[in-house]
Amino acid sequence: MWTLRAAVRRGAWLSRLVRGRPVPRAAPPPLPPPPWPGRALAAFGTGKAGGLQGRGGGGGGRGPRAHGGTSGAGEAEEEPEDEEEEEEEEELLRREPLLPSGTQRVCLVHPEIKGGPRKPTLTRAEWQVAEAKALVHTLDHWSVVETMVVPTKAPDRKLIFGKGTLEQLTEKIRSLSEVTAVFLNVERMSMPTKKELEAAWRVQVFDRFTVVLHIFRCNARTKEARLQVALAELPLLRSNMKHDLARLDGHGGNSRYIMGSGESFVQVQQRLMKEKEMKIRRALERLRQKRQLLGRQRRRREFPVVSVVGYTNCGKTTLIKALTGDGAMQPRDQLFATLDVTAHAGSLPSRLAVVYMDTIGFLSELPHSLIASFSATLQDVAHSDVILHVRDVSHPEAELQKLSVLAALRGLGLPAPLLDSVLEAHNKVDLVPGYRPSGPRALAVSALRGLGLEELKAALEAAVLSATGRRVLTLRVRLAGPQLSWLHAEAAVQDVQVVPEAGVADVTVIISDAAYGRFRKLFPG
Ligand SMILES: Nc1nc2c(ncn2[C@@H]2O[C@H](COP(=O)(O)OP(=O)(O)OP(=O)(O)O)[C@@H](O)[C@H]2O)c(=O)[nH]1
Ligand SMILES: [Mg+2]
Repeated sequence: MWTLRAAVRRGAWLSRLVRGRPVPRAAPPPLPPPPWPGRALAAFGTGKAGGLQGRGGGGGGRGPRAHGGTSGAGEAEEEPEDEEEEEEEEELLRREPLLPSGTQRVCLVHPEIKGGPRKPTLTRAEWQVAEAKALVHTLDHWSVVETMVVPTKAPDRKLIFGKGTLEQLTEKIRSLSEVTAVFLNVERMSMPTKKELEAAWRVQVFDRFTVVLHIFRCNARTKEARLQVALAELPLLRSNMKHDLARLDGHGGNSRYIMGSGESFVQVQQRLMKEKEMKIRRALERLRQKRQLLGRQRRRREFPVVSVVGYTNCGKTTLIKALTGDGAMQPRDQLFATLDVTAHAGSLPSRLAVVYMDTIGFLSELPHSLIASFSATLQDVAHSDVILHVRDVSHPEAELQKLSVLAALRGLGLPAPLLDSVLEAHNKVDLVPGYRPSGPRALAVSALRGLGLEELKAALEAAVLSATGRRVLTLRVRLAGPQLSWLHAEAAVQDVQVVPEAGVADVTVIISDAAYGRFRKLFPG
């Protein structure tokens, strides 16, 4: 999972649906409040207290622990839809559980590739194992009771391990009576492989794809995220179907024609699958159009947007919470806690209002279909003014994580100026005493302890101003003239200091270059 191969893959994070959240007012404004926050409410919809996350109920019965997060207080309902569409979407989302319910004591089997082109070059088995364990622990009532790192020279063969190694492994697993399931840390396992290993080991066997998919299912809140997960599941359904049909074929069942339909059983199954895929894609398209509409409204209101991206569990949600004072946000120590894009309003040092977009975390070596089904929504990042890349600098694989995230960003085809202006927040420095960030666009912070936040806000403000062609200026105007009201109409007035004896005021504004040009033309001197 931590391979270079993974690092050059397309993005593994993804979705977003922006909903309305009221703007937390950072501090009571001493003078006329900047115009943006008020308008932000309209831009994001209802403005209901605490609102803006997606709706709950993503994944069925059981799932990642410490549920709550975005499903908590102040959910904003999605816009009412055509009832028929609504029913169709709900139907598409009705699915069998992916993993068994109840307590599971897992044996983690990690195939360590010895030599060959697939040997990971940049990482060590222990970190791959640590990440796999974190995935298992994300599931409610699941624990890892045994871990085995097992060498293999040819992981692509059907049973992954050589004959002798497999026999030893089978013996060991069978002797572990408390084990109820095996998590085989491979990206994807074919159905025949799964069945054969389950028969040998006498417990259920899961691969990374199924576990990650299950976590995604459980954490997806908005309908868009849930549909994206449903789309990502189709390859799994297809391979299950193929397996079932092959078995049926053994009994002469699948090539028979269904009476009156002119189609064989196989053809009916394949057609239904195709129809399902088309329906999901259509439903996603409808939702995306709505999202684009919100995006356009936001841009029309000139509302600066900072997309907060980074490897999963690096502290994105915690940092946004610290920057905005948004008490409703619930960071969690688990992978993929955030699966829906949410927008959170905050203000920068010059009282410049800004929207932070919380995004899904990146994880290397996510199965391709999972990535593909989410990547379209990542395009939202392309429409932000500034990207803030949060990094967990206390993580031993911090550099590799950075490579993965940058590769994902590049894969999105973002505009070059946006990529060049990425700011890095080196987070969790409370765990790394004496940490000094290297690089000109990096700042050390601890989102949890509130360290370095003012410096980060100042850097964000400079980045937002330069990205949006704005600047902060203090202009002296005559109180008797029309300049002050002109500035109120055309720029964001941040502060007015009246000098009564001179009949003037020093007005601090955030103003676009174009508006400043007009101001100078209208009021020369
Ligand atoms: N020590 C320390 N822990 C932190 C810091 N920031 C975040 N954390 C912890 O890191 C864990 C993950 O935080 P989140 O904010 O949920 O991370 P995320 O990047 O949003 O994670 P995903 O949504 O799963 O991708 C939580 O347990 C946080 O309390 C920090 O500055 N210092
Ligand atoms: Mg998060």
